[in-house]
Amino acid sequence: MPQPLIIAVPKGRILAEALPLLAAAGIHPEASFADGDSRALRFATDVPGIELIRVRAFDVATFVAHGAAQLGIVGSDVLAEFDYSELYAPVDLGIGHCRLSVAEPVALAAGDDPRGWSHVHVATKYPHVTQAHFARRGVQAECVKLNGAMELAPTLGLAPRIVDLVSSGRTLKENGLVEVERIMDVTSRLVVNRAAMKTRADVVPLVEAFRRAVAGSIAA
Ligand SMILES: Nc1ncnc2c1ncn2[C@@H]1O[C@H](COP(=O)(O)OP(=O)(O)OP(=O)(O)O)[C@@H](O)[C@H]1O
Ligand SMILES: O=P(O)(O)OC[C@H]1O[C@H](OP(=O)(O)OP(=O)(O)O)[C@H](O)[C@@H]1O
Repeated sequence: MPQPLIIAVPKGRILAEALPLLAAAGIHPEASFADGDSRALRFATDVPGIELIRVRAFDVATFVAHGAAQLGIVGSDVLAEFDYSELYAPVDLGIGHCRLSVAEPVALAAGDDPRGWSHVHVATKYPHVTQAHFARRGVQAECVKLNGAMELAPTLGLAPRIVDLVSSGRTLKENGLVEVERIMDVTSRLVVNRAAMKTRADVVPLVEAFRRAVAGSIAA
């Protein structure tokens, strides 16, 4: 029996948007995959030889980069933060739209000019992207790494600014923050392990199936 082809899919908010794309690509996971109560992590599909794993969004890149999964669905924010050379991202899936931005308290923003910064102190889940972004214009960024609830950092004195994902802007607003600079626009991508693409005959046809699924969902 050949090894199954494994697709890593993030749990959390991307999962709901990824399921219709998987279906359009001809892959229907067993029912427990979309069941939030299930504790299983690895799931069969109706395609013999294709299995799904459900992992944290940041871990999708790691599973695929190390060849533990051959394909994955992951935000371009995560890809930018890791910058794994083993990952190839051939398809923009057009889901998980948001942006990575710098934000700060409303009162600070009132008299602030980002062009005048020479040093910034930020709380973020994205220290590498943040440092690279500021380094490009000669600003030194000192980062406090958090894994969530970045919006609490300014009021609690952890760091005066944050770099986090923004979509509707509601989380910033409800925590007294405003967006002052956009770092990058984010969508989810199909990622492929480069070695698997060369050594397995079943990878490229699946990439093409996703490409068609995205084209179909745009046309619909
Ligand atoms: N507000 C948002 N709107 C749209 N897409 C988002 C938003 N927030 C995050 N994303 C996308 O979804 C991905 C996963 O985010 P999510 O917030 O579900 O992760 P999480 O549940 O915080 O992750 P984990 O708990 O695994 O650390 C992000 O990497 C990003 O690409
Ligand atoms: O602009 P909005 O529409 O309010 O979305 C932004 C929020 O979404 C993400 O968090 P998420 O809700 O996924 O929770 P998390 O803190 O677990 O990452 C992100 O980290 C922001 O907090």
